[in-house]
Order: sequence, then C-alpha cells, then structure tokens
Amino acid sequence: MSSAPIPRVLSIAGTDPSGGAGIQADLKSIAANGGYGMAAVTALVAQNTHGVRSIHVPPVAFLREQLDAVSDDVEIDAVKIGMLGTTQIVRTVESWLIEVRPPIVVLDPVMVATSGDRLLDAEAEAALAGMLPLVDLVTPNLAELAVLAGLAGSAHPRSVPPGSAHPSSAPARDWAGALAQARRVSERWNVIVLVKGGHLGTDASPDALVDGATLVEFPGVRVDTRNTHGTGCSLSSAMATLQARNHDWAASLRQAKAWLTESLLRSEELHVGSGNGPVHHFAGLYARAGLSDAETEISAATTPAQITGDWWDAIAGIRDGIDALPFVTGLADGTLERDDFLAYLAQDALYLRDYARVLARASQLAPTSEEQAFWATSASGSILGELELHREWLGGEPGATFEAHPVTTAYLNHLAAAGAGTSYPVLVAALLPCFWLYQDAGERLHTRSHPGHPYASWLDTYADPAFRMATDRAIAIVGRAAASAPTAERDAMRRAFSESARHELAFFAMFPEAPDKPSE
Ligand SMILES: Nc1ncnc2c1ncn2[C@@H]1O[C@H](COP(=O)(O)OP(=O)(O)O)[C@@H](O)[C@H]1O
Ligand SMILES: Cc1ncc(COP(=O)(O)OP(=O)(O)O)c(N)n1
Repeated sequence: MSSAPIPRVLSIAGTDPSGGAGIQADLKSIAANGGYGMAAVTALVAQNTHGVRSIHVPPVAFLREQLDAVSDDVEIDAVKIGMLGTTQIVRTVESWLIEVRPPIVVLDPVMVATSGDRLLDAEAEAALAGMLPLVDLVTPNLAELAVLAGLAGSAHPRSVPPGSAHPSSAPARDWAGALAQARRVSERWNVIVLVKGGHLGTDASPDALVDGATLVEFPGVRVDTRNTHGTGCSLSSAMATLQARNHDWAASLRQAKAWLTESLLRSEELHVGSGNGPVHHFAGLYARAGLSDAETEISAATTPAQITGDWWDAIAGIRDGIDALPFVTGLADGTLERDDFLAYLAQDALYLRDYARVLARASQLAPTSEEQAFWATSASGSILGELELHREWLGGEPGATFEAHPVTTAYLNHLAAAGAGTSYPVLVAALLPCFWLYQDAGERLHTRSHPGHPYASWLDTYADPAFRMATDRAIAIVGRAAASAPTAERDAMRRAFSESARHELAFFAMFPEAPDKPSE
C-alpha cells in the first residue's frame, strides 16, 4: 500500500525558548499535522509565557546561508514564514523566495505578540506587505490585517518612506469589517487571506478564507483557556503542511481548525509557565496512542465543530432526500402549483408560531445572557416570519388558524417534548435542523431565482445574510453544548437532532399531496 508522501515544510521564523510560539511551535505543528519540519532562524528571542525580554538578530548573510543550505539539498514542499523582525530580513527572505519559488508559501505577518511586544520594526511593515505577491496565503490577526489593509490603500507600499507613518486602518471591530479589510488586501496583492476572528472578543471564534470576492467562512467556538500563546504560529504552520497534502485551502483550514481546537481544549494537560501557556500540539496523537493520563477520553469527535459536523454527515441521506422532493424541485424550476405552494406556506405559518414558543423556552433555559438573547431574537424572528407570510402570501388575520396537517403536528409535538424537558443541550439540538437544513437547501434554491420566476420573492428571502449568521451561531451553540455534555446527554442530543431532521424531510414532502389510493 503506498501512502501520501510526507510534506517537507520549512519554517522561517524567530525562536521561543519556552517552546510555545515561533519556530519551536512551528516544528511541533508541522509534525502533528503529518509533515517533516525544517527551520531557518531569523531572530533569537528571549521570551516565555509572560512576554518578550530581548531579541538578538544574527547577520542576515547567515540567514541566507541557512536558507541555501536547505534549498540546495532538500526539495521543499511548503514554506511557512513567521517573525521577520527587520526590513533587511524581509529583503533577504524575499530574494531567496524569488530564486527558489517554493510551491506553497504561507506568511504569518507577525508584527506584535499578544503580550504587546513588537516583533517587527514599524518601518519594516511596508516591506513585508511588498512581499505579498510571492505569498499564497497570508494569516494576519485583526491588528495585522488592519496594517495591511491600510497599506493596500497606498499607491505602492514601498513608496512609504522608512520611518514615516503609513496609512494604517483601525483594527476591525466586527466580523463584517474584518472581511472588508481582507478583501482589500486580497485584491491588492492577489493573495488569499485567512481572516482570524479570535480577537473580536466574542465567544465565537470564526475564521474565513477571502480570495478576492470569494469568501468561505468557518464558524468556530472560543475555547475558554489562557493557553493561546503561539496559536497564530501553530495555525499557519498547520496550513502550510496540510495544503501540501490537500491542495485545497478550504479542506486544509477545516482540518487545521479541528486540530487546533482539540489542542486548545487539551492545553490544560500541559503545565508550562505561569502566563499564557502553549497549546498542546500533540494532544490528539497522545490520546490516540494511549499516552494521555487525561480522565476524559479524546474521541474522534471532541471539538464542537467535529461533533456537529458528524451529525450533519449522518443526515446526508435526509439532505439528499429533501433536494429530490417534487416540492423542492418544483419550487426551484417554478413548476410547483400555486395551490400547493400556498398550502405549504399555511403549514409553515402554523409551524412558525409554535416554533417561536419553543425558541422562547430555549431562551429561558440558556446558561448565558448572550445565548438567552440569541434564542429570544430567534423567537421574535419566527413570529415576524409568520406575520410576513400572512401579509405577503396568505392574507387573513395574522395568527389565523389553518387546519394543522398531521406532519406539522408531529414535528411540533417533537419540539414541544424537547422543550418540556430540562435539558437545554437536548432542546437546542432539536431546534437546530430547522435553521441548518432550511439554510442549506435555501442557498441552492436561491441560485435558481430570476426576475421572471413565479416564486422569485420567496426564493430571494433564502439569501438573507442575517439568517446565515444566525444559523452559524446556532450550530456553534449546539456544538459547544455537546462538547461539554456527558456522553448520555450528548447521545440524546444527537437523537433529538436526527429526529428533527426527519421531521424536516416530512415537512417538505407534505405537498404536493399524493393522490388518494383508490379504495380496494
Ligand atoms: N481561545 C480560543 N479558542 C478557539 N480558537 C482560538 C482561541 N484563541 C485563538 N484561536 C484560534 O487560533 C487561531 C489563531 O488565532 P489568533 O489569536 O487570531 O492569531 P494570533 O496568534 O496570530 O494573534 C485562529 O484560528 C483563532 O480562531
Ligand atoms: C518568535 C515568535 N514568533 C511569533 C510570535 C507570536 O506568536 P503568535 O502565534 O502570533 O501569538 P502570540 O504568541 O503572540 O499569542 C512569538 N511570540 N514569537
């Protein structure tokens, strides 16, 4: 059996003798993600989990010798660039890149450590930006992104005289602002930007890949730990390594995030320093090799995203079933009879009114004010949705009762039962498919809308970015609840989720009604 070749990955970065960041973290990350790590040192940094004490920069000619020693002998599959420190170092690495042209180049534009210590001279920022055309993926945090976005606005980054202030943008305060800055950077230098929302200060930790106008988002959940020293170094090295195997940035980020989240979740198993400790790069490998003393087993699905991802995969048959239903195909191509469409909407209005009550119950049980507010807002949105259905399509009084179809009643009974219990995790798992399946099918349906389509105004509602964000938020909440739930409760969550998914399929399948069978 032949296995995939082991990628040879070179890190060009500074050091961290305490092992959590810089080149030491890069080598662990490369190894943990299945690569062979190599390292050329740009600067020696005396630092630990509390911060940076001093920096020693060896002559750049020696850096060039290190780089040549590797590239003269080894075929390099990917390069990860971290701390560069000075303009001279930037120029040295840049000229080596131009000569060697490694197939994959990932740049973590390290400027300031989380501790607040500068790791790049201010006047070297423009030189760093000037290197971006040689880079495939750049992975700035929000502060670094703001600097690059500011430079993207100037005529030429190198036209900024050394030492003078450059046109910096303020760090984005929300996700939309970060994505807008990333787009500027991506378009200016034709580079893919990995946007990291970890510094937004919310309990979500989203990431996104921005390639010009193309955007792929990855919802993430914040792990409650101080051990985040070196997360940026570790993620960028993991991306370089995984990309050399996958040749697919989105797949690489999905894998890298799952690995990093697991390494953050298990970072408490390490006892390194008394400040912001390192992530546990090998947590998953140790656990699977039986080397972990941790009481809780690390299963293949421990992280929130992995758990909800597994549940989603398990209902693939239901998702395919929904796509193939005559109601859905008829809605897409506009051939669905109007009476069938209106009959469906009447059931939807009935459903939304009671779904809102169950959402309100989730708000009542929510463990944090933020989740309480999220479910309350969703409940309000659901009632407004019912009113809108009456106003736009159904006529009649809002709240007017249609006769409930047995399928609608069965779905609402299932949700009411979940709401009648006291398990918030099980309740939110039952609520999730209505967000997720509707949003998923809706994205495809929306692409079929056009000005002459009889249901265009309905299909267009599927493109609402606010609904997409709400869905991501619901997935993140459920994933986090599942990750910390005891096994029995997590199993109950999975069952509640699949049961709701089955009801969703039945709901979409209600119309057109099958003709009555002739009596025997
Ligand atoms: N507490 C956390 N929980 C989950 N993910 C985190 C956490 N801290 C950082 N990350 C993730 O680690 C990666 C790098 O994070 P970030 O802190 O933004 O970069 P940097 O270390 O360069 O400042 C991002 O994908 C971010 O979402
Ligand atoms: C030598 C060196 N390089 C980079 C960093 C910064 O690490 P990063 O992963 O961006 O995040 P923090 O460690 O600042 O949280 C560093 N400290 N040292």
